[in-house]
Amino acid sequence: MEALDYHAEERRKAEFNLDEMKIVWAGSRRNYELSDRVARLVASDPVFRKDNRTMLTRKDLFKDTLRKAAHAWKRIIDLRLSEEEANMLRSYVDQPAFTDLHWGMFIPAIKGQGTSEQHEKWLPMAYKMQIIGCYAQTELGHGSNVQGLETTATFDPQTDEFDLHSPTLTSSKWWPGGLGKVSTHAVVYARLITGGQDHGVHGFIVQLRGLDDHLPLPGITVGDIGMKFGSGAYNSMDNGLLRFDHVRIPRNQMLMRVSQVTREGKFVQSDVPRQLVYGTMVYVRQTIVSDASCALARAVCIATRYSAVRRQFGSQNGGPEIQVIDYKTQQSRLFPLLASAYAFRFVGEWLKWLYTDVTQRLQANDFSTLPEAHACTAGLKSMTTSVTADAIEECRKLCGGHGYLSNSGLPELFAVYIPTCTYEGDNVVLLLQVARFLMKTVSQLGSGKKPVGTTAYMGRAEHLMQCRCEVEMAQDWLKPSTILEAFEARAVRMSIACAKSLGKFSNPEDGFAELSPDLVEVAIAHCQLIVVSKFLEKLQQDIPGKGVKRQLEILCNVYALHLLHKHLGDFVATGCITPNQGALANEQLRLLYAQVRPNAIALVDAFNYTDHYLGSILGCYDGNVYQKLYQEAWKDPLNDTVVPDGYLEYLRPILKQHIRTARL
Ligand SMILES: CCCCCCCC/C=C\CCCCCC(=O)SCCNC(=O)CCNC(=O)[C@H](O)C(C)(C)COP(=O)(O)OP(=O)(O)OC[C@H]1O[C@@H](n2cnc3c(N)ncnc32)[C@H](O)[C@@H]1OP(=O)(O)O
Ligand SMILES: Cc1cc2nc3c(=O)[nH]c(=O)nc-3n(C[C@H](O)[C@H](O)[C@H](O)COP(=O)(O)OP(=O)(O)OC[C@H]3O[C@@H](n4cnc5c(N)ncnc54)[C@H](O)[C@@H]3O)c2cc1C
Repeated sequence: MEALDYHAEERRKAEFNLDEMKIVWAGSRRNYELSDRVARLVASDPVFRKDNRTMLTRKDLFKDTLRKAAHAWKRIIDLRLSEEEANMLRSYVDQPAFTDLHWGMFIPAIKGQGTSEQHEKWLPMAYKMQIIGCYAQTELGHGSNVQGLETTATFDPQTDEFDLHSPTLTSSKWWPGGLGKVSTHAVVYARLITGGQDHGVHGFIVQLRGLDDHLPLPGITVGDIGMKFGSGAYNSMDNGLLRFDHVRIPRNQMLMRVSQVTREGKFVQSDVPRQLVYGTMVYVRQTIVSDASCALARAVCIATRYSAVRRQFGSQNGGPEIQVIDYKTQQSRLFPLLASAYAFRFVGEWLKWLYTDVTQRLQANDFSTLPEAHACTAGLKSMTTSVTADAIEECRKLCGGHGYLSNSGLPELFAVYIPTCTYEGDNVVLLLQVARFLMKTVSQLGSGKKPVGTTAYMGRAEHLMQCRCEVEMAQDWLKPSTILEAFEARAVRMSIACAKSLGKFSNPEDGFAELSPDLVEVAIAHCQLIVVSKFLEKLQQDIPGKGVKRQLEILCNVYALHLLHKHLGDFVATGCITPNQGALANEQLRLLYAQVRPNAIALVDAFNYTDHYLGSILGCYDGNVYQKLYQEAWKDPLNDTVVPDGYLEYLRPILKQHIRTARL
């Protein structure tokens, strides 16, 4: 018997080859096959069930997380999965866990900041999970300002050890994931002090708990910081607190790639830039951009499928009502998010390439592209996570009342996702880093130093400051060079205007602080330009499959023109376009939405998400939403009994009070 599919008609409407689009989304046929296999493996395993987790108490949820992590590890070993497959498996399990920090930060920190001897000693144990580690940087008093951390690591030449100490309450480590209850080790960031001199913040490998009894080692106070936002969600993670009372570690546990301390206690700064101490953050910010496209795609998939099932108003002669996806307002809210998911996917791919490139250069002692890698990872992390967090909430609203049900999957996705706007660098703080980079680039324009990479367009500032947009008809906005020039002109004009305003301040730092809201806008304009330009570059590639490239062109135009519409004030105020050209862009956008419409369901099918991973009744593949909602309601614990617990104590006395009152 053929399976029921409420979306069958929608799927028939698609004007492109879905299988080829799946490959474009996955990045390659190989990636597609790997991720498809691993996603199904997870979805079919009852241990990885997650439909009940919002009902669990914190303790039960945490134990369930430990159970899943242990089971995942067993599957990884038994099936001899590669590192890439293992990472995929953990991400499809879709439950924040200490393993994210062990594999995602502890190991990368040792790899990036440790010497080859330190790699040899620590990495084999970490890879086998004989030790489990976390990344302990943030403190109660300081997170963004890393240079303000207070924990000290004082070298004692007598014993050849560091003495780790938390001198104040605010120096307590606070937030590290996996620290609270699991990690046996941590990379701890502390101020290095030798001979009474403070050399700033460095990383140290510190054992926290006994490997036999899991008890904190002497001098260490460690625990969980408490419940976080939402039910289920990030509460599966044991974000922790940590204090040191003169804990001793051997000298060779300082991560010594960037700087060294000799046996005599001499501090040696190598020719590697000190910013490499921040290298793990650059790595993780890069992964967060790719993850943003996954989270956004997930929310959009749910909202799109549900919008095709849901009908409201407009029935004629007893016929069906209108599918809400056919309302132009629904399309103008949903389709830019669909386009953004694809845009973030491609910029994430490019950022991964950039990161790999900078890593190879660093190994060859070429540090020239580090500032750009920092600016791109910081800016794109900030922009993509802010958009995605807002988009998940918008998708909830696009699903009307049912979007607010836990089993729509959207509340939990929102609760898990929103801290990405804060962790790995607060989004505003990171945009200000991008702004600094841009202001520096502008200040060097007259010096003969040619801007390269993502700021190469600034080298054409003279042209971009005075060029005029040539759009006369709506369809002129479909020309890639027209779109690109409008975004470049807007970014360069905003940057130069800010640089000029900064020049009016006698103290540049005062100017930077005063103008910081404008500088944030400049950074956003630059990041949006990067995303648009990388989408356009993607379209230069040979993309096989009937209609696939055409769909991507439509999505790219939707992405760019919706941004132009949203930030029309910037484009018009900087004289990049006229108000009339802005209106033509909006007209073209409406035409593009009509072209997306028949392909919408297939475009979200291309994400290839299993129902298990989506975790949403509204987004399930077959679209059988109402029956599933109805069945699911009866599974709620409140429906275990017809009359609720508490009726006799609390309800009945109220309900019966009129009888007593009447008798009085
Ligand atoms: C399993 C698969 C993998 C999946 C991976 C998943 C991982 C797990 C996922 C989720 C779990 C949650 C993880 C969350 C973990 C955390 O949150 S860890 C803590 C993160 N903390 C932060 O991000 C702190 C943010 N603050 C900073 O980064 C810095 O302090 C600052 C950049 C804001 C300022 O630093 P400061 O030293 O004061 O710098 P400045 O004076 O502003 O700049 C000096 C120069 O250094 C340059 N620079 C700054 N940062 C970097 C960098 N990272 N790389 C390269 N260069 C950098 C800066 O541009 C300045 O340059 P100039 O002197 O040339 O202007
Ligand atoms: C779920 C979660 C997991 C985490 N995991 C880890 C982990 O594993 N390891 C770890 O070490 N840390 C971790 N953190 C900590 C995290 O990295 C920090 O919270 C983050 O870097 C933000 O720093 P903060 O909390 O000090 O924010 P603050 O800097 O105090 O920010 C507060 C406000 O001040 C503003 N602000 C701050 N500085 C400036 C400025 N210079 N200019 C303008 N505005 C400014 C910010 O924009 C924000 O609005 C985690 C945090 C969370 C929420």
